[in-house]
Amino acid sequence: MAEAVVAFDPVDDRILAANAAACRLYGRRSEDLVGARMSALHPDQFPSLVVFTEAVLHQGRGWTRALALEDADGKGRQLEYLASRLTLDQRQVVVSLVNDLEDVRRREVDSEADGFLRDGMEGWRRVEQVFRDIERHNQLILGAAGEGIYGVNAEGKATFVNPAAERLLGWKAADLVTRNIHHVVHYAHPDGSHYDEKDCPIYSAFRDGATRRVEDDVFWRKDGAPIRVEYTSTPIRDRGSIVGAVIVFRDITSRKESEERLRAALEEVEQLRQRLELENAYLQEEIKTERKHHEIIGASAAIQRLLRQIELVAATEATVLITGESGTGKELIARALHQGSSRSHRPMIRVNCAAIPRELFESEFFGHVKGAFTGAVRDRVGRFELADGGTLFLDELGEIPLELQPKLLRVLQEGHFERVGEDRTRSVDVRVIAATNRRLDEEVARGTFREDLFYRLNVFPIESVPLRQRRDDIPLLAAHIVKTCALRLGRPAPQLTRGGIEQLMDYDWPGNVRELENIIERAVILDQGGRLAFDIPGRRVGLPLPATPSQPAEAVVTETNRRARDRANIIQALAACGGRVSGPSGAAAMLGVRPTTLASRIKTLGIRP
Ligand SMILES: Nc1ncnc2c1ncn2[C@@H]1O[C@H](COP(=O)(O)OP(=O)(O)OP(=O)(O)O)[C@@H](O)[C@H]1O
Repeated sequence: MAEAVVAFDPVDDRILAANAAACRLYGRRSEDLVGARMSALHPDQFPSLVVFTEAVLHQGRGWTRALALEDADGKGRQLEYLASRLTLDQRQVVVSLVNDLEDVRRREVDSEADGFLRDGMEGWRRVEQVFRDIERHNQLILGAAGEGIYGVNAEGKATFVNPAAERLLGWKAADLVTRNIHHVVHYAHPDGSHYDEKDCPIYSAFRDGATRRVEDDVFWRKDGAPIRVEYTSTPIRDRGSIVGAVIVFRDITSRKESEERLRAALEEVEQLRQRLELENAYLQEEIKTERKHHEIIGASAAIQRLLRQIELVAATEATVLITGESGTGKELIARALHQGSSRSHRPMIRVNCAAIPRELFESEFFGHVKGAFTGAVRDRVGRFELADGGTLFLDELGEIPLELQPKLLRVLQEGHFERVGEDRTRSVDVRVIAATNRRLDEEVARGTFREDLFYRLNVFPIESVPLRQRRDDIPLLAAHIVKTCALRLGRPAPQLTRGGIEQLMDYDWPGNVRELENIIERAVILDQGGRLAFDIPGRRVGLPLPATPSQPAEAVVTETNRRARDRANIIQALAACGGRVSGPSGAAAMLGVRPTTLASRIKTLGIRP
């Protein structure tokens, strides 16, 4: 046995046997022990030995800690005896285990520590389980989060990547973890330029410990496609020092797209509002100028040719250049062209180039932005933009300054322009009709008008013939003017006499139809219910002329004159009868001829009833 065991005869007080461990414990050799007296081992403790021995003999077993050994250095060593009674050869023998109490106590301490350790391990295992549960729980939360989440350590290396981040970035977490994530997903700015790590707010977060929130940035997916993101980078602290950051990001591509669509829509609404405002102001202005009529009156060959030309070109997108003296009806032609085009549902915007101060031309044509020049207190839409989808009528085209002509040419050719003070190029869809009373071909030759612009505008030239070259239109025009003027004044239309008409036909009309209008209007206003009296320059007629052409100058009538008068007379009658030939209220009855006669004359003279 490893333990010390001793057997002794209690009656003889003799040691019968002692094992090696007992010899070591007592510090004696076996031959010195066996046969020696038991009490000699504990010389001063005989009573205790007797009490112990008696107890064992009596009860068959017993123990004591009352016995001690004297060491060589004089220190006592407490022993513990655990004994049983045996009967050998009809003798009673005590066999006892002998323990050094010091060893026993050491074992107890060890065993206690062992117990503590065992209990501690148990507790630790429980704590570990709790942590494992928390960790699992956190993983579930990270997994369930809709936002992309990843962590980086203080070196900028990814430590974890949640499934949403994997999905958004197209990378597997395993491919990202331990890599410098800036180099993988955040290496370039939205415009593709290099994004240096040292400028990255995510990395700044764990350098200075401040949380960073970025509302619009780009992360790059594994397939190279950008995703627009907003993100927050929050530093992670461990016992006071920053050990990394956690980044929570969200894909905002569709949100930004709808925001941009909304912004564009609002911008468009604002532009439309401005345009409507201007259009409204413009139309109000138009109403104020009391546009009297838009109908082209006349039956002369020149007017018929003009109407055919209008019919031919109106529906096309061709630029038209109308030339002719002032007051011949150039604007009227432009309106007829616009009305006959597919753009007639939009307004025709007129720009009178003669009325624009030189320095304001560009702004008038193309608009400006607030602050572009002194006095530009708000954004302004130019006439080109205002006419978008419609027609732009450039009246008095010859007045456009030479330096603006290239810009005008560009918008005519490409439909592009910029507002004054703005870089953004805008596009318009405008049909241009221009008018001038100047000889542009001569100006081109003189170098005061650009040749390229002239040819670009002169795609389809229309000439507005002066009134003096189509005198036979005068009766029709006069009748029309009298009627509309009286209507405007709220009076019955005064009578136009033959003499009055002849008087009008005799004059040269340098101011053309506008002058005719003015003279007739004045006459209508001054009319006292009698015959109209025209105040024609150079003739100064104060009184109505007799109804018959009896002036000496007109005693001789040439064939051409007669035909012209005939024609004018028929036209006047037709005008007065609303184009009706036969019937009691027809022109034939008025002229006192048979309808068939009138019809044939109309045909011969080429009149369109
Ligand atoms: N054939 C016509 N029929 C009816 N009215 C006409 C005709 N021609 C011209 N007018 C009228 O004469 C006036 C002057 O015409 P308009 O303003 O079109 O001339 P314009 O050639 O454009 O003149 P300017 O060169 O001075 O601008 C207008 O009131 C117009 O309605």
